[in-house]
Amino acid sequence: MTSGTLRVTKGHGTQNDFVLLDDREGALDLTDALVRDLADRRAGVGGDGVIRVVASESLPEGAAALRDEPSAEWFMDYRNSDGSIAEMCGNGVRVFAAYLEHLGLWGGSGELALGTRAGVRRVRRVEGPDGAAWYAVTMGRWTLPGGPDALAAGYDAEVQVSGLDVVRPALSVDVGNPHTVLALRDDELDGADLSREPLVVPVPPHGTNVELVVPLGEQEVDGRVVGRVRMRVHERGVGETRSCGTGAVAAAMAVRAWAGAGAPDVWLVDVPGGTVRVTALPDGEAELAGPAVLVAEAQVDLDALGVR
Ligand SMILES: N[C@@H](CCC[C@H](N)C(=O)O)C(=O)O
Repeated sequence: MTSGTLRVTKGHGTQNDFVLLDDREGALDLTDALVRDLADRRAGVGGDGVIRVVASESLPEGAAALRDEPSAEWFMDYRNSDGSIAEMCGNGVRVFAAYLEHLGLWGGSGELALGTRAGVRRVRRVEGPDGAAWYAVTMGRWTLPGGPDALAAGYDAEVQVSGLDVVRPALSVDVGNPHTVLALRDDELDGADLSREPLVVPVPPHGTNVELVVPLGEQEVDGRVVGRVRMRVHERGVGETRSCGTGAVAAAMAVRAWAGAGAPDVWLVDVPGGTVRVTALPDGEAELAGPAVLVAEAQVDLDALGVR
């Protein structure tokens, strides 16, 4: 166990919360155990994940990002609260950008390119509803691992969720990390028990995040037709969280695929922690927009962390 103190910042995006670490030189030994202890909501700081700012040049994955985009100076090293590594975190990218601004590592104007294990992501500040400061992130290409057959059938997996009587068909969506999306009625969404991990068949080789969605139809917002969905999520490596950015992209793109030709490109996704906006871009990529908030800074006593 590392000893001494560690400076941390706490932030969240629609209440998907993270412990943020400034390790720009890559000096910290961020073990799975340290991640679990920091993320512990009782004996630690508490969070759905831990995010480390590290210079791209100091990690092998960061070197790959730099080859794709030489300006991707900073790498988002994302860990789930159980210590596992995930390829991407959509809410985390926005919070990471806000943290870089806070650290004086990004001026906040123009476009910020940053490295992730799912590839380079680009962030810019945008205006959210009622003038709120939001961040928009290009999330790369989303794909249906089940291919055209899954698109035609509308599903390629089955999911059993505690609290729901029957096994449901579901669609796998890759957003750099794995997702499985199933549609429910409103009352079913409230009745689902996500304190237990949903059972997915076929068993995904690297696990999956599971999104339960209720399509809410279309509405006009600022003269534009947008789709709306309600979503709850069980995150791989975490459990139920109050929001998931990559999950919101997966949910919106699944509902859009189910709706067929003519479905809106812009979707509002209501999660327990707020609302994010997902836009299908013409090149097969998606954009995620939403808030990012830093709420606290603290000095952690590493000798006291994890003490039972
Ligand atoms: N909450 C994140 C996703 C974090 C990673 C996920 N749990 C996984 O293991 O893939 C988001 O906002 O996208």
